[in-house]
Amino acid sequence: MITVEHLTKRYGPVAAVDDVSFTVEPGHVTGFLGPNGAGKSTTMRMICGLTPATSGSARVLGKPFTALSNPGRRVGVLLDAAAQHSGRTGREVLTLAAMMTGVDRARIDSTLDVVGLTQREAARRVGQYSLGMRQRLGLASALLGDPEVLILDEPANGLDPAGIRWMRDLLHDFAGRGGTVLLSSHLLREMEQVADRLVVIGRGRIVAQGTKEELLRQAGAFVRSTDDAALAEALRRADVGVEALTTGGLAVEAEPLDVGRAAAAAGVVLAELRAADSRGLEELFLELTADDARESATVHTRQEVPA
Ligand SMILES: Nc1ncnc2c1ncn2[C@@H]1O[C@H](COP(=O)(O)OP(=O)(O)OP(=O)(O)O)[C@@H](O)[C@H]1O
Repeated sequence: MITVEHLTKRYGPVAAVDDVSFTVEPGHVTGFLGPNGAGKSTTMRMICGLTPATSGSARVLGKPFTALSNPGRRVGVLLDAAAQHSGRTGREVLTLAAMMTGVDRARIDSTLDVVGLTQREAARRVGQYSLGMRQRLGLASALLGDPEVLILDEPANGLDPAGIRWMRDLLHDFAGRGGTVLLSSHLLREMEQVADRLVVIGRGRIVAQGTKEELLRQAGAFVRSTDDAALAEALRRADVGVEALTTGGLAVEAEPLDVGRAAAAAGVVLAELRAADSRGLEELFLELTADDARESATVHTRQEVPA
């Protein structure tokens, strides 16, 4: 379990993270999403005690990260795979981590196996690793102590499609065994498949959080009837937003039950009535972070330039 309460980080006048609160429950993969510079890494660094908070608190397994005894055995952290010492071999990196956390060195080989690094690759210097191999090594370091919690900043960066699928299975399996996972990623499709809960941040503030189903569910209904024009008229009279779709049927800004009632009152026979299709994560992300995305700022500037 991770609990973040009113966490704030100021750099001079800039609030990189502004009064952020959320929880990450065991048994789930929680995705942490936001545009560039939204405050994901700063939040994760504060959770891990690497960046001091201006105010607010973060607890991991009930305590501030730095108050955990031997945190490497309880929390697996991967914040920057590129930051590993390039002069050491992969095996040396893991051996040092095992020594520092008191993990049996016998776990090194099994962990290398889990992350798909061969013995030969583990004998090479990290400086010669691809980004994907560094991510695998970073995950191996995180998993070495057999932790209960994983905190991973962009772990899928640089992985090939097979690597991404492998990581997805690994995280599902970890959460399925009761583990807690907080994961940030820009790869929305990947996030949609791996995370079952989402926390969305924009300009340092939480803009949405909840289960993936809750957040992706669209309000409203789709309806088709024997007389769509009469049904649309009845719904508009009841002040309900209606849009006639070119493909047939109506998109209605009301719950299916209310649409059914309006149809019954108007004496219209329904052919189809269902909740609106859920939207994709990309659509939700762009909608929630529209004000915060750099792209919207660019469009503004362009509009101001005289033709
Ligand atoms: N050490 C620092 N000094 C000053 N400003 C900082 C510092 N670290 C981060 N920031 C600022 O804080 C804001 C949030 O940065 P952060 O790296 O947490 O965002 P992010 O969501 O992880 O972005 P990205 O997806 O691009 O990695 C940004 O505006 C960034 O410029």
